[in-house]
Amino acid sequence: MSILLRGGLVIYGEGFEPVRADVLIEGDRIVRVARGISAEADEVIDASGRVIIPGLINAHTHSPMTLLRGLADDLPLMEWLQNYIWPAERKLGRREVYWGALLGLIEMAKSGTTTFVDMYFHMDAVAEAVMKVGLRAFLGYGMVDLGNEEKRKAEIRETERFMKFIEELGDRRINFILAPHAPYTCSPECLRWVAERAREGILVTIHLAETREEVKEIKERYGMTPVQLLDSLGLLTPGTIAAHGVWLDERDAKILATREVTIVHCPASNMKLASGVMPLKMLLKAGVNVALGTDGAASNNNLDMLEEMKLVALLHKVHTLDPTVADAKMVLRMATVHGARALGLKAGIIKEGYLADLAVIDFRRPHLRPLNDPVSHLVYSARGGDVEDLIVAGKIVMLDGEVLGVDEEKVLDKVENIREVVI
Ligand SMILES: CSC[C@H]1O[C@@H](n2cnc3c(O)ncnc32)[C@H](O)[C@@H]1O
Ligand SMILES: [Zn+2]
Repeated sequence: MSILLRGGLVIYGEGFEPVRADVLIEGDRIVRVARGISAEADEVIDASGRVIIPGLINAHTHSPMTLLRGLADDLPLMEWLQNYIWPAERKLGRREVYWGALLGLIEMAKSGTTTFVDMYFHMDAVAEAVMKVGLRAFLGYGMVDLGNEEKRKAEIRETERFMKFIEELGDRRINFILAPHAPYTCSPECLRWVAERAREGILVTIHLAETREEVKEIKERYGMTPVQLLDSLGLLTPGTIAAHGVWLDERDAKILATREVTIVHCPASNMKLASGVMPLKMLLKAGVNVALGTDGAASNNNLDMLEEMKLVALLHKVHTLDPTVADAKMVLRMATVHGARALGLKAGIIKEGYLADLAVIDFRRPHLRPLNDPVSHLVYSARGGDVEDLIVAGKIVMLDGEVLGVDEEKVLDKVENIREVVI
């Protein structure tokens, strides 16, 4: 299968330079980026007036939580989780998770996301939704044992079962990731078990140092910060992708940089739950790989990575009173290259030999003209609805704004029905 994107403005290479060029895709790779490519291709997409960008990588979300969007706003994290979210999640079965994930996947595709990291339950149903839509996914069963040995054994069994399920799917776009929920919901024994699996080269995702209360609780329980705790258990490796990292000190940052851990910044969720402001400047200075994520739709309340990019750029300028922090190129790097690095993917930039994961954005819109600086427009002016086409692993997932693998109307009806009957 080959695709030729003709006549677009390509945000090219590591430097994100805007270059007028065609892009030729063969199999799952970009094979040529040049003007006037004359090759025959199975599909030709007219990209004139459009900007072709590397697909965005949402490095932390819970896709089925679209079902809980708007249900429990304006609360702090623990009250939100314990009193509203967890009770609502107890009502969700496999069928609900499937439709909620499909809704989340459509939303992500429509806002330019090609890859996402997901932690939830009934993950077979999420995998089924991913197969239908065709995004690249890293799926983890969210382990919670609350110090209970029986529960821990059950969580380990489910994790092992799900890992085998993903292996047997044999779809290179769908990957397994270990997903202990957080240091305050998983026992050291559970985290140690995860650390042992991680030593075999399996990726791990976890919530980490999200609130001041979490750090206080972990210090009281273990006499260490959450980062020090995970490090003492052997859980900090280059394959560790930790969401939030809001409450970190310089010593934590040094540990994270030394262990080559990725921190996933989720600014909307952190602002909405009033968790705090991640020390972005300090982490980047320490050399930590910082990627970007939306978190779930119940704490965001959408899965739009374009909006998330703008939030990062604005939040850190006003917080530090320094407008040079989080410039447009750095923010785009966080949403692409840094996510790809975390996941071990040759992706996140448009260049020959890289994975053909890209989005085509319609820039013939009032809020995206004149075309003074396409990267600036992408971060500060673009919105989800501007994305027209999406290609993942050399396959067209969305064309002219229509996600091809699903009946969108049916998904909208189904989630409405779930809301009325279940939630
Ligand atoms: C056990 S599956 C994943 C679990 O995580 C919950 N969750 C969603 N957002 C957050 C967050 O910001 N911090 C901690 N936990 C979160 C979700 O509701 C699921 O229960
Ligand atoms: Zn989360």
